[in-house]
Amino acid sequence: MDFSMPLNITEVLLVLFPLVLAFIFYLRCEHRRKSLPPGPRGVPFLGNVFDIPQDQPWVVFSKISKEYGDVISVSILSQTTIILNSASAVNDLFDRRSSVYSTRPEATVTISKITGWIWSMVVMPYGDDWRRNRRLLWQNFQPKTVGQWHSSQAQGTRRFLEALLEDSSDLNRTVRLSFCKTLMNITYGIPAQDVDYGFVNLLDEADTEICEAYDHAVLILPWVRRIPSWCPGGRWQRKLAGWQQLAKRTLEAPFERAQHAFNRGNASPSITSNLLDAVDADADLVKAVTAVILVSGVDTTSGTFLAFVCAMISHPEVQKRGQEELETVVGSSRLPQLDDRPSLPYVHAIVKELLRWHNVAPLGVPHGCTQGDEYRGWRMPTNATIRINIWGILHDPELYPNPDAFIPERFLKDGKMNQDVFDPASIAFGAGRRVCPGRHFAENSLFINIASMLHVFDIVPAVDAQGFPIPVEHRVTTGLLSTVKPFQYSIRIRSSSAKSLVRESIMDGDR
Ligand code: HEM
Repeated sequence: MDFSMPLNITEVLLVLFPLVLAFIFYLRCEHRRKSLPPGPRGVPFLGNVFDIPQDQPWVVFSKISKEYGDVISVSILSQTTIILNSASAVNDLFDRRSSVYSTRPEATVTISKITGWIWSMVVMPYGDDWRRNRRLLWQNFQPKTVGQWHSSQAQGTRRFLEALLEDSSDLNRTVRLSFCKTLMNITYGIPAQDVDYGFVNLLDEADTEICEAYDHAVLILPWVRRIPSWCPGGRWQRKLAGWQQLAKRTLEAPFERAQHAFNRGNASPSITSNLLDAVDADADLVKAVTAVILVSGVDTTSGTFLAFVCAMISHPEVQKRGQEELETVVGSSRLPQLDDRPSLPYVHAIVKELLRWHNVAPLGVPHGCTQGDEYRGWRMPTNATIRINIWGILHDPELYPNPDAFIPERFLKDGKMNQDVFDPASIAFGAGRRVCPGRHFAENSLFINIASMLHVFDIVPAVDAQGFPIPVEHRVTTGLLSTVKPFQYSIRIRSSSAKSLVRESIMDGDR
C-alpha cells in the first residue's frame, strides 16, 4: 500500500464511522457508570475483569470498599454487580426494600432452568412457586418448630462421637457423613445405618458441577448451547445433559430411599411425613422441598464444623477455656445438651465466633433487582446482581477488632453473652426474604456438635517425623461455598471416663 496517497472521503468515513460509534458507546457507558454506586473504573467494554481476581474476590471487594465506600459497583461485559459491604446497607435494601431485592439474577435463573436445577428454591425467581416451597420448608425450621429435631440432632452427635472414637483418620469424611446422616434422618426418616457415603458423594458432585455451570455465563446465550459437540467450543450440549441428569438424581435418589424405608415400615417421623400429611402438598413439591434441605444443609454445616477443628488447633487457649466451662457446668457423667446452652456462654461464644471467622458462603447467594431503584442518590439498575460481602462485614476491624484472630471473648461481658456486639448470625445467613431458612437448625447443630466434641476429645496439632507440632493455617477454597483447605490434626479421647461416656451414650435407636 502507498501511504503517501491521499484518502478519499468514502475511505475517511469508513475509518471514522466505527470509531465515532465506539466513542459514543463509550460515552454512554461512562455516563451510566457514573450514576451507579462508585467503584474502580475498569477498562472500556470489558469493565472490571482485571480488577477482580478468581481467588477469594471477597477480600478484594473489601479493599475496594475501603477506598470507595460501603456500597460499590463493578461491571463485567456491561453486567452490573453491586456489592454491599456494611450491615446497614444490607438492612436498607434487603430488609426495608425486600419487594425489590428478593429475586435471583436472571442469569442464575436461566442457567438453573437449562441445567434442570430450577426445582431448587435457592435459585428460583421471587414469585408464587418460591413462596410455596419456602413456606413448607419454614414450617419445619422456624423457631417455634425447630425444637422437634433436638433429639435427632443429639442422636446424630452421639453417633458422630462414636465414629470419631473408632477412627479419626479421615475427619472430612466422618464429619460430612455424620451431618448427612442426621439431615437424611430428619428429612426423610431414613435410619442412619441406611445412609452411606454415596449420598455425600452425590451432594459433592452436585455442588461442584452446579458451581461450574454458574461460572459460565455464556450459557445464557441460546446459540452457544446449540453449538454441535464436534465444533470447537461445542462441549456444552454434553455438559448440559450431564448436569440435567445430576439434578434429577439429586432430586429423586433420597426420596426413593425414603419410600423404600416407608414401605419397609422402618422410617421415623420426618419432614417428608409431615409434608405428605399436609393437605396442599403434592409429591413433586415435597420432593423439591426435601431435596433442597440436603443440598443446602450438609456442606454448609459440615464445612463450618471443619473450620472449628482448624480453629481449635491454632487457638488451644480457646479450646481449654471451653473444656473448663463444660467440666464445671455439665460434669463428667453426661454429654452436653442443647438445653445447656444458656449455662454455657463461652461455648455459645465459640459458635458465634466460628460463624464470624469462617464464612462458608463469603458472598452469600446473589440477589437480583426486579425494578430500577435509587439508593443514596445512586441508580440501582433493573436486573443488576446484588451481593452481600459477608466475609467483608464479618472481618471489618471496626466491628470486630483483630478480625483474623479467633476470639470468642469478644461476644462476652461479665460472663454473659454481650447483646451489644453485632451478632454474626444476622449476616452469615444472608438477609431479607431470602435469608437462610435453616439458620436456627444450623446454629443448633453447630452448638451440640462443638460442645460434645470439646467435652470428650482434645483437638491437637499433628506432629512431624521429628516430633514437632505441625502448625495449621486457616486457608480456604474459593467459590460459592468456601471450605478450609486440608490440614493435619490429631484427635484424642480426653480420658477413659470420656471414652465410656461416648460408648454408653449410644442408645439402641442411634444406629
Ligand atoms: C452454617 C450453616 C449455613 C450457612 C452459613 C448458610 C448460609 C446461607 C446463605 C448465606 C444463604 C443465602 C441467603 C440470601 O439469599 O440472602 C442461604 C440460603 C439458603 N439456605 Fe442456608 N446456610 C446454612 C445452613 C443451612 C441449612 C442447615 C439448611 C436446611 C435446613 C439451609 C437451607 C437454605 C435454603 C433452602 C436457602 C435458600 C433460601 C431462599 O432462596 O429463599 N441452609 N443459606
